[in-house]
Amino acid sequence: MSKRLRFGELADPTPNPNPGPSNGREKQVFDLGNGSEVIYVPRFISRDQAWEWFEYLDRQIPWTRPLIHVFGKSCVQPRETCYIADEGLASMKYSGYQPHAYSWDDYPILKDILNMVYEALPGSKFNTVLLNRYKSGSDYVAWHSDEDKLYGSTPDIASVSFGCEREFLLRKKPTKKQAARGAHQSNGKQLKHNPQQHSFVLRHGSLLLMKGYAQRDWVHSVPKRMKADSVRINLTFRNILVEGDKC
Ligand SMILES: O=C(O)CCC(=O)C(=O)O
Ligand SMILES: [Fe+2]
Repeated sequence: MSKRLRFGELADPTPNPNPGPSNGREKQVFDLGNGSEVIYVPRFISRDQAWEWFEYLDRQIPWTRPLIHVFGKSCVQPRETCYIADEGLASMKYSGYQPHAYSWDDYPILKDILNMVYEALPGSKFNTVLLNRYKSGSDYVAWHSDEDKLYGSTPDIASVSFGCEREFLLRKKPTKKQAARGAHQSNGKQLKHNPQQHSFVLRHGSLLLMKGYAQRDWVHSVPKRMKADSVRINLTFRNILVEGDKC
């Protein structure tokens, strides 16, 4: 079942007191305009199943907190990470860091989660998953987009969340004109024009899909939240294009 929403009608952060049978896997579709879309499935995985998978991922994944390079500086990544990929794909790199690619065979539960994603999103294809572990509210991911030739021009990125609820923000990238205006301000500061911004509270066991031009035209982040006092794990399934996909 799917429901089309305009922005402003935010994804329901509070449980429905009378969830009917059709409420279980309801898809909320948000049109961001100009060919970008977000689909949110708040109750994608049942609560108990999601806690079971959370425990497994928290304990079994070889989490690391790598050194990354941002704006000419090295820093410790403000969250833990791990990367799983099909064999033989082009290497993935971000912020000067090329993660080791572990095998799906070592973590069979990730294949179960991927199969659930395939059921919810018929026709989708993913051959990698980037895992993030936010130990507390001081862990975060800064504004970025996952725009990379590796994924093509309109990639689907499917994000599954476990554990502590955190806010996920989406903000429209400035147009060239807005960026130029910002750059020419006399005090050198970025102009605070009011960009379009949307917020989702990503529930335990939820699925969020970014589609179309969402990486080209939008940035996203999971900001620090000092009140978030427990671990959150997020999986982003992505597809690295291979020869046959490119034509
Ligand atoms: O943790 C999240 O919800 C998002 C993670 C993310 O944007 C990324 O890994 O690129
Ligand atoms: Fe991202």
